[in-house]
Formats: sequence, C-alpha cells, structure tokens
Amino acid sequence: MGLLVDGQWVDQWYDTDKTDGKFEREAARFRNWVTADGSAGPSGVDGFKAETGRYHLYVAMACPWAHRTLVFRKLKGLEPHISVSVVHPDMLENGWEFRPDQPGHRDDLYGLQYLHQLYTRAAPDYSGRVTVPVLWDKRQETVVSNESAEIIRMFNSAFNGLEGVDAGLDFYPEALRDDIEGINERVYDTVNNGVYKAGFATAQDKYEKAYRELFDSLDWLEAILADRRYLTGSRITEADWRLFTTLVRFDAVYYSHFKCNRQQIRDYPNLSGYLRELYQMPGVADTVDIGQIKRHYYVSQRTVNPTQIVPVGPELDFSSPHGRESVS
Ligand SMILES: N[C@@H](CCC(=O)N[C@@H](CS)C(=O)NCC(=O)O)C(=O)O
Repeated sequence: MGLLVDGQWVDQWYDTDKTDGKFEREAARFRNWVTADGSAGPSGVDGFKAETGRYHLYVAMACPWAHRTLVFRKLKGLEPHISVSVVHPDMLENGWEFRPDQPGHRDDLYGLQYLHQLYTRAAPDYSGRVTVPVLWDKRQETVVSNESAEIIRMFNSAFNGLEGVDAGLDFYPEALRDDIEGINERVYDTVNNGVYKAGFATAQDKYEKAYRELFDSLDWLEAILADRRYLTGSRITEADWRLFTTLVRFDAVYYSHFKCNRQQIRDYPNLSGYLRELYQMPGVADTVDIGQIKRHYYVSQRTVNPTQIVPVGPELDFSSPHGRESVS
C-alpha cells in the first residue's frame, strides 16, 4: 500500500493523522473523456474518440469502484471493444500488482509488474494514489480516466455507434438525471464511501459517525425499495449499479472487516431481494468474484486485519428467487 511522489513509489498507509482519525478519499487525477467524435468531454482534453479495440480497462475484481465499470462494460455489450486486465487481489507494499505467472492477473499490454508503472508511463512525475479502475488509451499510451463515476458515463453512451453495443440501454436517462444525482450523492457519501469511512477511521467518534450515517441511509434505501422496484422508479439506472457493488460486498466484508455490524443486507427484506434481482440479471454474476473480494480486503488491509486471516463465512445466497416482481 502506498503512493507515487514525483514518479517515485513510496510505501505508506492512509494518513489519517492530519484529519483527526477521519478517512478522506483523494480525488482522481486523470479526468479525460472518451466521446463519440473525440471532442473534449465535461473535463479534460479532446482526442479520445470511441473506437473499437483502442481502449483497455485495468480493474481489480475486489474493488467496488472498478466493479461498476465491469458491469457497464458487460451490460452495454462493450466486451468485444474494450479489453481488460485484472490485477492480483493482494495489494501490499507495492500497491496493485500483476502476477505474470498467473493467467488471470497479467498486464496484457506491457507485461508490467506493478500498476504504478502504468501511471508513470502516462505521467513520469505523477504524484498521488495509484487506483483502479484505469481506462487506458492504447493509441496515445496514456490514462484517459481513473474516475469510475465518469468511466461508467462514457460506457453508457460514447460507444453507442459501435457494432453490437446496446445503444437503447440508457442508465442515465435525461428525465431521471436529477433523481439519479440526488441519490448518488447520498449513496456515495454514506454508503459506497461510508463503509470505508467506518473501516479506515482511526478515531472512535469518526467511526461512529460513519456507522450511523451508513445505517440511516440503508434504512432510507430499504424504505424507498418498499414501493419502487429500483431507486428512481420502474427503470434501472446508474444509481442502482452504483449501490449494487457495495451491497454485494457488504455481508462478506463490510459487516465484519469494516465493523458495519448493526445488521447484514440479508436482514433487510427489500434491499436483499433487490440485491438478488440485480445479481441475477444476465451477465452480472460474471462480474462478481467473492473469493477475490474477501482475499483483497482481509489480506491487504493489514492495519485493519493484522493476522490476514480470511474468514470462511458467511454463506451467501444471491441466487434464490428475489420476489421483486410484485413491486411496481
Ligand atoms: N475515485 C476512484 C476511487 C477508486 C479507488 O479508490 N480504488 C481503490 C480500490 S477499491 C484503490 O485502487 N485504492 C488504492 C489506493 O488507494 O492506494 C474511482 O471511483 O474510480
């Protein structure tokens, strides 16, 4: 675990001393956009046109942020157009690593050993954390974006002109944008990032605040899902997929490892049915690797789990009937 300082790797855990024990997530640094015609997006520079075979996605199966991008790539039909490399779940003193001897964890483009080498390939003097996901441009040999919230927006629409891409599937429809943004904001702060704020806090009060806000939000979401099939109504949107990747990790990891233990998702009737429904949508289960998820958190985060023992349980059941058909 570490970061790059002026292009040099430094092994260092998150510094919570400056923030009185509170975990603060650093903003992503590469903020360009792939667009249909290569014009600049809402941020960054132009020159990233949606083309088949041009872009490569670096992910960890464990990472909830990277997971969003894998779900969008799968559901939009982008697999033939955007290739993927998966880092090894253990993220230790060298940060995210490839294991060239293991077919599932090779860097297919350059045969790199560490993900930080990809960042310095794009920016030799880069300073900051080395995170997944990374959307890489093979043509310009640079990072397009390392912000998952923006990568999924690109995947949602920029590649719609390519063969086989499901252009009719829109997870960010115009009419629902205000609702989606409103839900995203609270879910990001108190749920997606909320579990990390609880788990990485090094002061009791910061942990308790994150814990309370997390469960207040889960109660709020449980109530919404009592009479809405999905978060904004009858149509599944980006807001649902952003929540999904946290829910699917919750009982196996966040409940115990991050001390988010008021209750599990399976104890919420609506949230658990909703989680199963999303999991059961065609293709989605292929993006979920509970073995790598558990291994990453319990082995890599040694300040939270010094023994690096990976718990055997709990038994997870995402495949039984979800019963959500009755919700309008
Ligand atoms: N804002 C980023 C956050 C990504 C992120 O924090 N990924 C984690 C893995 S779950 C990571 O790579 N952490 C490495 C580090 O912080 O050094 C996004 O959503 O894309």
